[in-house]
Amino acid sequence: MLTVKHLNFNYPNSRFVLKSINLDFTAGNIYGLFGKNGEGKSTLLKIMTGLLFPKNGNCLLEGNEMRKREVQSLQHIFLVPEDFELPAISILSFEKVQSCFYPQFSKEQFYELIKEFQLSPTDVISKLSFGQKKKVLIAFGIATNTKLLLMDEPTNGLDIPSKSQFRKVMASIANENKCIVISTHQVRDLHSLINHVMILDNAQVAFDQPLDKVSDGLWFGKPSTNDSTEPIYSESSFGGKAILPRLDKNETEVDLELLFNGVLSTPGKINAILNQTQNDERV
Ligand SMILES: Nc1ncnc2c1ncn2[C@@H]1O[C@H](COP(=O)(O)OP(=O)(O)OP(=O)(O)O)[C@@H](O)[C@H]1O
Repeated sequence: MLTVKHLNFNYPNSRFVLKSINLDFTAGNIYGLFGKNGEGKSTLLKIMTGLLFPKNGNCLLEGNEMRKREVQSLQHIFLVPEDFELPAISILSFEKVQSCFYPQFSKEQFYELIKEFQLSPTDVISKLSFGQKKKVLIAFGIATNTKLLLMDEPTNGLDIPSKSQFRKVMASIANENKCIVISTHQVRDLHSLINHVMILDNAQVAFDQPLDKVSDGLWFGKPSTNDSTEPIYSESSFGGKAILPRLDKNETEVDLELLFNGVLSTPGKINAILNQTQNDERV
């Protein structure tokens, strides 16, 4: 659906934030885009939405260059940004002004979500808290029913019940025609929601794998004392959790935080093991 090809980007007079980025986002998936602070996640989402232009390379939505900002592309993509300014108008007026840009917008879905988020259509947006404003944008983004929905740190500012409500709502809108990309450094918030992990590190793609491949090839947990398998990565400070090659062990749930730390501390090693597992499966 959306392809990022050989993309390089730098802000004026500064280092490259993104170097040689190649990524493919396809319908039916929920991608988790992870990276440390300042690794370029927001920048990449803005380039994908046509808000920033790459130095070199392309970002294509169904073959159309996002940098051209053509209506036929923009109507299929919605970004819930990390930082935003919203006008001092009611939720109702906001919906009326903005919804016409999105042909698949569902008023019914929007107001259902507004109710679920304990907001009222007559609430004036500028008088809402940051978390409540974020909920308005999340509800609006979902109701646009665009093919591609991008969310930048959507759970920032949400309280604990709202974070689980967010996960529930996102799981309910996922379908085979839609592609969702959620960027965050709070990996725990996406637990049991995403099915594909992308990690940016040192301005490059350090990891890009579907979760089922990760759970096929890797084992997560606290190894038993008689397990002789050498851990790929371990964290002694957190009760000895480790990542091991799965081999003939039972499948475990992917520990996203451990995977993230493992990828950053052993660049290449985890990818090499997953690629080896995939090659073995093909033979
Ligand atoms: N408008 C700008 N002008 C110059 N540099 C910028 C600008 N916006 C971001 N940067 C720099 O680009 C780099 C990437 O920033 P970006 O916001 O994309 O990172 P991020 O991964 O989203 O970070 P975080 O997780 O903290 O939100 C950072 O080093 C940041 O300082």
